[in-house]
Amino acid sequence: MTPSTAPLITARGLEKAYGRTDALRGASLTLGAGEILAVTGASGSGKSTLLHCLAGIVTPDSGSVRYDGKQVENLSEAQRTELRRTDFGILFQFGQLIPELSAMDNVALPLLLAGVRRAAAHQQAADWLGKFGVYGQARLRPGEMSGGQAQRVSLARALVTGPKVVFADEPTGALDTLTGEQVMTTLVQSARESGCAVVLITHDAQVAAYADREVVLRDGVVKADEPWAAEHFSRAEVRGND
Ligand SMILES: Nc1ncnc2c1ncn2[C@@H]1O[C@H](COP(=O)(O)OP(=O)(O)OP(=O)(O)O)[C@@H](O)[C@H]1O
Repeated sequence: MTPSTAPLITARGLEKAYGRTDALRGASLTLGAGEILAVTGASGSGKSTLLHCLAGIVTPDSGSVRYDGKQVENLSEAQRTELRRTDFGILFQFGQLIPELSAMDNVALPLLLAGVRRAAAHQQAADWLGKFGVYGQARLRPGEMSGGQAQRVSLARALVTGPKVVFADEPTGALDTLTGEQVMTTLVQSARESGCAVVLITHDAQVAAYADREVVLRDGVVKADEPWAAEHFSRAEVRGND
């Protein structure tokens, strides 16, 4: 079921406070290479903060994140930026496409920054826009698209460089059920083909069901960590104890 071997990411005892709000209170988890992990939990339970710590965007107050032999919190800002550029694909909750650029240019940009020639970058960007069903919007700027289209363009941008890990905050949040299923199928298929791991935040049990494993956060702590096939541990029970 899970194609993972040694952990690609190991997070231990992550704590993060914003002022008086404890967003994370000792969260720990592992992610295997090529593993698809769903992170679920109530609003405000710390999911986005956890994802941002794993991706090296936010530095935890304490605890550690180890990625591929590197201690992420010990890297310089420049090294972390480089890591995000080379190894990670990130889909933020609100897309964060560059408003002045077309969909095509937004998706091609990470490739151009990596030194890929313009024609090849645009060809790959076109392929990814096609996979996510938004090639027709290639010339549009984010403000000229629907939220769901912008979300799919953001996913294409997250995947275009062939990352080792994709971090996706609510990848189907702005999509109707059918489009959400199509997007999840494409995301999972692409990840399987390339051996890319995915950390996916979702409120939607149907979306979480695409994952190999689900972790449930509650009040900044991982409350349950279960493989999807674990029949002895019902998801309803986990949630029912709230
Ligand atoms: N930049 C910030 N400044 C202040 N407080 C923050 C910040 N980011 C998160 N928080 C707070 O930390 C807690 C955890 O937030 P986080 O966004 O990680 O939760 P979440 O589970 O992703 O929520 P949601 O499902 O609503 O997106 C919340 O109480 C939130 O208000």
